[in-house]
Amino acid sequence: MEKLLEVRGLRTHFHTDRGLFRAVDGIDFSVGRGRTVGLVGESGCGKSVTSLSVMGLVASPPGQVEADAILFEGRNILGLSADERRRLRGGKMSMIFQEPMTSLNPVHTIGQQIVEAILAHTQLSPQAAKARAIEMLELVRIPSAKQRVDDYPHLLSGGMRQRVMIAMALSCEPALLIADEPTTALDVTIQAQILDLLQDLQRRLGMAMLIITHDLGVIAEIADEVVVMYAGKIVESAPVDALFADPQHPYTIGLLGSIPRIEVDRERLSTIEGSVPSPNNQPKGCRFAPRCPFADTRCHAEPPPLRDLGPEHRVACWKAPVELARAA
Ligand SMILES: Nc1ncnc2c1ncn2[C@@H]1O[C@H](COP(=O)(O)OP(=O)(O)OP(=O)(O)O)[C@@H](O)[C@H]1O
Repeated sequence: MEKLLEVRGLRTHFHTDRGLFRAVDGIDFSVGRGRTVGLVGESGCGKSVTSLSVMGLVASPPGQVEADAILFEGRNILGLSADERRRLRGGKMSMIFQEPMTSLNPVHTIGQQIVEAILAHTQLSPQAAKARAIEMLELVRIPSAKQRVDDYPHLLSGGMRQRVMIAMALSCEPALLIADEPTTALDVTIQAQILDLLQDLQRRLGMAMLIITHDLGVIAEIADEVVVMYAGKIVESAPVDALFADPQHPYTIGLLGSIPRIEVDRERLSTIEGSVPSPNNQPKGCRFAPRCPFADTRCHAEPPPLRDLGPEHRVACWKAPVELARAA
């Protein structure tokens, strides 16, 4: 499968008053053309910092992004100038965030904002860009798009605003859409509609998606592959079916065990005892060891490498797979 995005050895650190925060500490993953990869983990594990690093949106200082390479369509984008990086963002590589109101400008109509995004990345005339903005609003199924295009953001519901953000992100036909918790701020019915829409658009436009979420329900519904992060590291990655049927890392097993069966408490992954270590004070061995029911002396002393367990199934755990099964 052709790799659209390949991240090698990504390390993103923040220099703070409280010391060096290693938010992302050496991760490798890739997204195939037209595929959906879900990046999952608890709050603070480095998911957003990973996506911002790929997009070139980490503020420096205090942030510092280093990597062996970040290849997009085979080209190392770390070497691009700020201008080239800006052209890539919102062009071939686009991003949507959790809270659309923070990304939409309240004093401009939604049409003006989509047109601006189109004009920044294409040669279209303002008139043609407006026509395209209306087409995009229709594509994301906003009713009466011709009228709504002149609305201000506050006139729209949260779900409609997220559709506008998606329209804007897709207006330049990106090859990769990064969606950071795209449905978290929405209520459950609207979440399902937005996920359906993203899936439908992905199929029709053939784009790849990197979906960042703490919600394994979202992953199960939309992802082809899953990357599980813990405390700045990848602990497991696998095709979605393999991960759900045969999770290997104790952290993943814990996450799956904590999927709430009723919808009222979907928000938190709360059944794993303890909390994520601080990024300026990581354990010496496996970072999950202090919370792991299977950890032994070696786990506390030596960090486990990410290794292949099966076809496209990688895990960073000294105990996986046989000993884990016996210990359980
Ligand atoms: N500008 C910054 N300065 C210092 N530390 C930061 C900065 N941005 C992020 N971090 C730290 O990096 C770590 C990873 O944060 P990140 O936002 O990527 O987590 P996350 O997994 O996306 O969590 P959430 O789901 O809560 O967004 C956190 O400990 C956070 O405090």
